[in-house]
Amino acid sequence: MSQGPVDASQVPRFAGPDTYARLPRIDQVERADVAIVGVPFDSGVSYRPGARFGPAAVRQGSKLIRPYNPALDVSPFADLQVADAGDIVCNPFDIGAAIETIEQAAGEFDAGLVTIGGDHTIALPLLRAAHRAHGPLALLHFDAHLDTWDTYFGAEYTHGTPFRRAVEEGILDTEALSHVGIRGPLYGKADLKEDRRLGFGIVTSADVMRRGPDEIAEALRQRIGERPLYISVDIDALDPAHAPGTGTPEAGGLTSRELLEILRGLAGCNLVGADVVEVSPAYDHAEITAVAAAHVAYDLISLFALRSRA
Ligand SMILES: N=C(N)NCCCC(=O)O
Ligand SMILES: [Zn+2]
Ligand SMILES: [Zn+2]
Repeated sequence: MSQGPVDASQVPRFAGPDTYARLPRIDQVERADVAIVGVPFDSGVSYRPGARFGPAAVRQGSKLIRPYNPALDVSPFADLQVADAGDIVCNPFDIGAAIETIEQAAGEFDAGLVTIGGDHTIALPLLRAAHRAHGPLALLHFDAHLDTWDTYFGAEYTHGTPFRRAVEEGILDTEALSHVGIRGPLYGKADLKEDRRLGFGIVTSADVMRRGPDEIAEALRQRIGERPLYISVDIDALDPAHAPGTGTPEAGGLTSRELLEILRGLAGCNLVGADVVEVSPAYDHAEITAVAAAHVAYDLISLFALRSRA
């Protein structure tokens, strides 16, 4: 039997543990099928900082989450043992050292990981760890931005470059790479050409609006197939109205409903790892962004639970 969240009818939600969804800590359970881990790192950002406070904010934004997910007809915390593994402690002054620490720490879990960031730099070491366990990965990347740029100020490891590095390192399956939510001004047309050359397909936020989440999810499923799948969610994929608390906001984004519905449309995929990044609570209001990120994480956990049934 899994140990679930603290019962909200016994302990009020505003009391009790500050873990994600009031779940047990990983040291309170014998084993975990899925671990929620924070990575409070934001030294890779190009604009507003503050995502180092994302993990704490998303945990705070998760207090109201209930055990049954009707949209997917699953009780993820009953079907799986889900636990909060706390934060990966990494060096805020040395990006290279932080990346190594994250890769190593992520590799030590014998569980599906749902990581709460942190800026998007952290996706690279998380992908490396997932690749070591599962081989070449299909990548589904929700973001306003491509994050396949080459360098910023000569720096190769930043929040705008993780997916170019990942392709260069050969850890992604270049037949199954998709960005969803892309929009906004670029440095030049070459950005798109380069991105295509790396193997990515683009679903813009306008495509989602025109075609609808069900059709988009179906197309993504076709592309992903049975491959081991990593899902990386930059919360700025959402419109700033749905996620103001982020570092590089772009107008014209997805609604949180669209994002959640696309995720739900992926039920049955072979999810092996996921992250939700770029929540910067200093720019948030009324926990709008933190609540959205917490719910995205909940649907990601639900996808793990559905897969485990199969
Ligand atoms: N938010 C992420 N991950 N990347 C944004 C990089 C945009 C830029 O500064 O050009
Ligand atoms: Zn972004
Ligand atoms: Zn990003």
